[in-house]
Amino acid sequence: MSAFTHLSINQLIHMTQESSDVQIVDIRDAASFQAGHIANSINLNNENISHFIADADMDKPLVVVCYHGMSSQGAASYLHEQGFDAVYSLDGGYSAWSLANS
Ligand SMILES: O=S(=O)([O-])[S-]
Repeated sequence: MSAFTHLSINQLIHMTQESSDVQIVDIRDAASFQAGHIANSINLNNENISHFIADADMDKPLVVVCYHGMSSQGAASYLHEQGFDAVYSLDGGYSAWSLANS
């Protein structure tokens, strides 16, 4: 079984409509995150990742967002290895999300 699942923008929208349990982590740099991000997402970086993992509810779905959907795949695998049960990588990343929502 693959460590993470690819998620489309539409699937993310449905997922967040159906459940308030979805956690969204954005691994882009802080300035990009400040300039715009998906509602309720957390900017995950080297400084806060261990704290995030320690505090997280690993039973809740976790969606990883990057710029274009490439680096989120490695991060999603890593987070799955850390114990998250259901990890998703957002295909197209924030750039696809912002296009779809503009
Ligand atoms: O963030 S990215 O690896 O998709 S360019």
